[in-house]
Amino acid sequence: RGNIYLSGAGPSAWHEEYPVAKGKRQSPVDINTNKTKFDPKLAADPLTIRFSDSCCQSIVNTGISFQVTSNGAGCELSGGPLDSTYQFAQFHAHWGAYLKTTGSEHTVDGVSYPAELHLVHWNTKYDDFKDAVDKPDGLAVIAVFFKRGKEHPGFGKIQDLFSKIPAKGAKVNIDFEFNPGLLMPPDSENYWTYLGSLTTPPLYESVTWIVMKEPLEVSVEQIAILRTLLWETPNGVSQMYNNFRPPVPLRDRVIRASFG
Ligand SMILES: NS(=O)(=O)c1ncc[nH]1
Ligand SMILES: [Zn+2]
Repeated sequence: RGNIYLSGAGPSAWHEEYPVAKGKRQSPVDINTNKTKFDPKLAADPLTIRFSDSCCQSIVNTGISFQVTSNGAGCELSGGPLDSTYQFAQFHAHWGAYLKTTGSEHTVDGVSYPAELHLVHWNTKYDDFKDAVDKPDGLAVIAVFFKRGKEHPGFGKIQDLFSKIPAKGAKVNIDFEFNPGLLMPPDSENYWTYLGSLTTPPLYESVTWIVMKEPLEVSVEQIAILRTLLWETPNGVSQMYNNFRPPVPLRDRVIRASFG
């Protein structure tokens, strides 16, 4: 199967093979801040995000992004909108093209960021990620917007590995300590949350989204380095970019805010 973003009509054609693409709880969505609803319960039971220095084992080129994988040891998420403990599984990102303003998947009042990081967790009431991935309460994903600004040395350590995973399936071990907590914005109290889906096929409607309001600053060069990853296209191997699904209709959902 080719490049899901570039083969055929891309995301707008995914429904042909995955009818759920037109489902009632799809992602990403536009976050219209005039329509979000402050929920004091979210602050009453604060979101607890726990990461450790030893939870990232390797990095792989998945053919549509980089992916830092974890055995989840000591990395768990609970509280806020979650009724269970979720264990960290992996992080990856989505980004746009050179000199474009698009790149993120979620948008805020119709505005895109140049990239969006996803930290994927699975509900430990299930046996493992594979068991959880298609359950309505199976996954919780923290989304962090990237904004152009000062360099982020921590993320730079991950980007230094990109040259070692030039092609789809390439994988290397991470032999240094990397705490994914470095990738959380300074203020991770303020977030939006709603029930949605995976943003890539099979688009399972299994994700409780937790979208951080505050973006993380990375340098303009670091945004460019994302595009040094390579992927297969109908015209051969080339730079990886525009690996994002545009927002889909919110339908009958309300996005809750943890802040007033
Ligand atoms: N982009 S996403 O975080 O919704 C995702 N994770 C796994 C597959 N797709
Ligand atoms: Zn993602």
